[in-house]
Amino acid sequence: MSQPLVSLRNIEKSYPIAGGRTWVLRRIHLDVQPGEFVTLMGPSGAGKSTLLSILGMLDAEWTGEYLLEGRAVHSLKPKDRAELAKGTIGFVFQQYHLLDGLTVAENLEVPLSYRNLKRSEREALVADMLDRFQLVGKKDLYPNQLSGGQQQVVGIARALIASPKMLLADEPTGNLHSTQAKQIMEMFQALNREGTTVIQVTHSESNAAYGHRVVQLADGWIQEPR
Ligand SMILES: Nc1ncnc2c1ncn2[C@@H]1O[C@H](COP(=O)(O)OP(=O)(O)OP(=O)(O)O)[C@@H](O)[C@H]1O
Repeated sequence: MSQPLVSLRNIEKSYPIAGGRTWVLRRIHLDVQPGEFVTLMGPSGAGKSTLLSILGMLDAEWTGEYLLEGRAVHSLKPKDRAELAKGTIGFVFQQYHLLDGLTVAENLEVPLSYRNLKRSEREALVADMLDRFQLVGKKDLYPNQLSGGQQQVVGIARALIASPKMLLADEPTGNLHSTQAKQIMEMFQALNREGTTVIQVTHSESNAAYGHRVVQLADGWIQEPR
C-alpha cells in the first residue's frame, strides 16, 4: 500500500483544570490515504474541531506522533511546521474568516503573498480561481456584499489557490441553506475526484454521505466502527 498522507499515533491533548487535567483527545490513531474523503463526526465537545486544528497545524499544544507524507510534524520547529502546512494544507472554516477590508480577488491572493511568486504569476493564479469558481463578476466586491454561500465559495477558492494536497473543512456548510450546502458539498466531491484529499467535520448525515468513510469521536476517543 502507498504511504498514508496522514498518520496519527497516540495523539493526546488536555487542558489543566483545578486538581488535574481535562482530556480532549485520547490515544488517537488514524491513517488517511492520499485521495480519501474522510468525515469526522460525533457529539458536541467530542474533540472533532480540536483534531482538525491539530491536522491543520493551527494547534501545536498536543503530544504524540503526526506524520504528514512521512514528515514528522511532531519534531518540526514552528517555522518549519508553518512552511509545511502552507504548502500542503488548505483550511475551510464555518465562519469563512475572509478579510473584510479586502475584495474577493485580494482575499484570494492572501495565501500567495507568502510565496516567492512574481506579481504576474499571482495574478494569473487568482484569475484562474475566479474563473473556476465563477467569481469573475464578484472579484471587486467585499465579503459583506456577498451571500453566505458566495463567501464560502471564496473561502474554498482561497483554501485551494496554493494547490494543497489536503483540504480540511470544519462544518463548512454550518451557516448555509440546504441548496447552498449541496453546492458546496458537490464542490468538495469534485475536488476529491480530481485528487485532493478531504477531511471534513460535520454533524450532517447528508454531508457525510459525500465522503468515503466516517470516523466517530466520543469524549476524545475514536470509536471502533460497528
Ligand atoms: N481552553 C480550554 N480549556 C478546557 N477545555 C477546553 C478548552 N478549549 C476546548 N476545550 C474542550 O475541548 C473539548 C473538545 O472541543 P471541540 O471544539 O474539539 O469539540 P467538537 O467535537 O468540535 O464540538 P462541536 O461539535 O460542538 O463543535 C470540549 O469539551 C471543550 O470544552
